[in-house]
Formats: sequence, structure tokens, C-alpha cells
Amino acid sequence: MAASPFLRPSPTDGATLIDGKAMANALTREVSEAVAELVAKGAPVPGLAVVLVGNDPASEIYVKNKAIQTHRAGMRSFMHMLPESTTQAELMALVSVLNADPQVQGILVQLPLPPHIDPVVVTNAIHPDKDVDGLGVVNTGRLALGMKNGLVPCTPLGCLMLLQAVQADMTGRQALVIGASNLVGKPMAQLLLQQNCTVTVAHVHTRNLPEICREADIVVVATGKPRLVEGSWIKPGATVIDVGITRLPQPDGRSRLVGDVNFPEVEKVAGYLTPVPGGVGPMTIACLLLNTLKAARLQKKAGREGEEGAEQDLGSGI
Ligand SMILES: Nc1nc2c(c(=O)[nH]1)N[C@@H](CN(C=O)c1ccc(C(=O)N[C@@H](CCC(=O)O)C(=O)O)cc1)CN2
Repeated sequence: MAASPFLRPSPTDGATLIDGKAMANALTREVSEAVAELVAKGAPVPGLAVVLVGNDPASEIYVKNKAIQTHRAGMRSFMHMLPESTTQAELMALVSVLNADPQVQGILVQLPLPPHIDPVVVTNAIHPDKDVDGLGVVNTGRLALGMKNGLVPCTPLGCLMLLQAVQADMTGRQALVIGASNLVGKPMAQLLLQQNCTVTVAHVHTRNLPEICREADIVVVATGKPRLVEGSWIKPGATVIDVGITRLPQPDGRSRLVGDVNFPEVEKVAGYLTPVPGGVGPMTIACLLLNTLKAARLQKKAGREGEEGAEQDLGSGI
């Protein structure tokens, strides 16, 4: 088996790092080539609409990066920046306009939303074929049933690709997902089940987390709790995917990004590890571009067949 070009062996005999930034760049290049081919065949240039409500500084950075990368992939970007005071009804009205807009093939509502808006209601209002975050009930159901025509949430899809750089066949592996969010933990568990892993999902009520973690060959941690996972929790040689990104203030007044694992400790024990930054984060945006391409293909096929929701293989292979 050829070694993945995205693995960076440690000079100090620690964990091999999985380079999410390099993988995301490669995936974005592939998406842009596929977009050019699609457009050459007469399809409209795929358009991605991103909606941000409020002024969360991290979200502002993420949506700006999404627009930059969307252009880089040769697609159209439509940004909708709404004030914090936006009502749920106003947001639903915008989603409805975007659902009907033929220039828009993908719709994403940036999370978190302000507390007066229910994210499940809003994300579920997005047309399933434009739901590039894969968070609505139709795409959630397609994933749970193992159907190939679904759109899979971007972060777990990116985590799966990072895991596949280490090991294409995960059959029989013990996998632990720490965090049970709709955005990451739950869809991640579904993807690992599809890879024939034995999957455990840990959450805030899990009591013996370190012991459970020590059994795992694969750990995906998405809790938002900085440096939660200690080196002593990790089975030697395990693969650890760190989804967390927290900006911690430093004594010198600056800040630094840290993940959900204690990197210096875990690096000494794990076999493979994703860094923060430069691991899962860039893959989230690259997978959003991939999903927008899939959505555009799905809609092109549905248009050709004159029916909504036509079946199409939307597996991760471009
Ligand atoms: N509707 C959605 N909302 C949110 C999602 C999502 O997938 N859909 N995910 C996260 C935020 N997110 C994308 O939206 C995201 C987070 C981090 C990165 C990233 O590239 N991080 C860099 C560091 C960037 C920095 O300097 O802050 C890295 O890890 O290298 C991209 C996207 C929550 N909301």
C-alpha cells in the first residue's frame, strides 16, 4: 500500500502528524478541476450561499474563509450577513428565497446561531439537495441508512478522510467518539460504523472516560474543552483526530489555538495525530466545497430527469 502524501513522521519518534492543510489544498484543487468540467458540460457555475447571523468573531473568520475558498474552487459565493436581532421567521424567509434561487446550489447557515433561533428548525428548512452541511432530517436519515445520495456533514467527512490517510480499512477497529453533537459526534459515529468499526460515543454523562479511551484504536474528540484528553488516556499507537479549536489568551496578551487534546502529552503516545491548527479545520472547508459540487451534480441530474431528489452516487470519490 502506498504511503499517504499527507503523513508527516515525527523527528522525535512521537506520533506521525496527519497534515490536514495539505490534504485540504489537494481536495480543493480536485474540486476546482471537477467544477470546470461540470461547467464545460453546460451546468451553471455552482453557487454557495452562506448565512451568518450576528457578530461572533470566530464565525466571521470562518465565513470569510469559506467565501475565499469557494472562489478558489471556481464557484460563486453569496454572503448574507444578518444582524443579531434577526428573528427566526426572517431567517426562515431568507432560506426559502435561497431554496428557490437557481443560482444557488448550496446553502449553509453558520453555527452557532443566537439563542433565540432554533438551529434544528432552520437547518431543516434548507432543501435537502442544497443542504451542504448535511444537517437536515433527510440527509441525516440518508447517512443513517447508508444511502449514497446524501450530503454528509463537513467536519466528520473531513475527519474520515484524515483517518483514511492512515488506514484505508478500519474493519474491526475500536473507535471512540468523544462528543455527541449533531454537527460532529453523531454523524462521525455513523461514518465509523459504515467503516465496520465498533463505535462508542462518549458525552458529558460518561463516567469512566479515561478507561474507555484507553481501549480505543481510533479517537475522535469534539468537545470544545481545551486539552481534555491526556496522554495517559491514549492506547499506544492509536490514531487521534482532534476536532477542537479554542483560542486561549496567553500571558503576553496574545492568544494561541489549542485543541481538545493535550498535544505534547498525546503526541508521545499516539501513533497518528492531527495538529491544531492545520488538521481538521481546513478539511471542514474543503469538504464544504466538495459537498457544494455534489449538490450541483445532484441538482443537474434531477433537472435532467425532471424530478426532485434523483438518486446519484455522491460518495467521497470525486
Ligand atoms: N454551519 C456550520 N457551522 C459551523 C461548522 C460547520 O461545519 N457548519 N463548523 C465549525 C466552524 N467551522 C466552519 O464553519 C470551521 C472551523 C475552523 C476552521 C479552520 O480552518 N480552522 C483553522 C484555524 C483558523 C483560525 O485561525 O482560527 C485550523 O484549524 O487550522 C474552518 C472552519 C462551527 N460552525
